[in-house]
Amino acid sequence: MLLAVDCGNTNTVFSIWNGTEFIATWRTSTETQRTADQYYVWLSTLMSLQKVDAQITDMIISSTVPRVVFNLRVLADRYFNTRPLVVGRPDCALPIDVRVDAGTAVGPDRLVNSVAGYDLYGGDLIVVDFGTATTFDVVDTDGAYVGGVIAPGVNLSLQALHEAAAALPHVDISRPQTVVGTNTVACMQSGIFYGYVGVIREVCARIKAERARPMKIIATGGLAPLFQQAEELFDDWKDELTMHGLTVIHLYNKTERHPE
Ligand SMILES: Nc1ncnc2c1ncn2[C@@H]1O[C@H](COP(=O)(O)OP(=O)(O)OP(=O)(O)O)[C@@H](O)[C@H]1O
Ligand SMILES: CC(C)(CO)[C@@H](O)C(=O)NCCC(=O)O
Ligand SMILES: [K+]
Repeated sequence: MLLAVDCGNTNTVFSIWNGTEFIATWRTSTETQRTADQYYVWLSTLMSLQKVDAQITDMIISSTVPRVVFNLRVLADRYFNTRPLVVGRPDCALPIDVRVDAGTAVGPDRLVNSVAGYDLYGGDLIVVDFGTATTFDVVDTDGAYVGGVIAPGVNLSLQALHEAAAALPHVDISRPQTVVGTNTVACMQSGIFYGYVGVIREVCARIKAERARPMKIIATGGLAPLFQQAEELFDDWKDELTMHGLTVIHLYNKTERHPE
């Protein structure tokens, strides 16, 4: 079975794919200090607690944090006796082209999202991912990643307000009843929630205008449902988009022959 690891700047998600479906998914905070042995203790404990009987034979990693890859490689080697595929490395082929400025290291999560989006929805897509950053990935008609937009993440923006202003508390995102807040928390939630609705609308409208063609907007990440339920901003949203992309890339590398 495949162990797929999606390592973001805030959280790292491990999922086990049996070839047809994900049989388990676990989340931990991303920490550069965590060793292979620590990962394994955590993983094997969860597997036995939830009676997940999986023989891990393959591993694929997408990491936006370069420093954690070393220890994940050791995990693969020491405990699963396999050499992991690492998205973005030359020996991990992608089923899509990447058309960006020379020397640009596109975040692997964005490439994986583009692969997943193209696999599920076809070309001419905007994939919006609400993670540490809010990213917009533009997928061309033929599935190529052709660039996008990086905005601060929703939780990051709330955190920045709290850290920079002595009188502003830590608050969680939610949709306020009214746009005009009558207390501090409601004012902050309104600024972030409706501010992001505006960001999403404006960025997607400008991408569509710039590319002069109809495009589907697909959202993923923890906060996608909150925005979708409130404002119908997306054509669809998918919880496990990044994980799906990892399985597609794994299968592609397993089954295709690629010229060097
Ligand atoms: N209604 C909500 N309010 C606040 N946080 C939420 C809500 N719904 C989901 N979340 C949070 O969203 C997060 C899931 O987001 P996701 O995995 O897409 O990105 P992340 O882990 O925050 O960022 P990254 O992938 O960059 O590390 C979880 O931390 C979850 O607690
Ligand atoms: C933008 C983030 C932080 C989103 O996770 C990640 O994709 C990243 O570190 N990207 C590198 C720069 C780029 O994608 O162009
Ligand atoms: K993510």
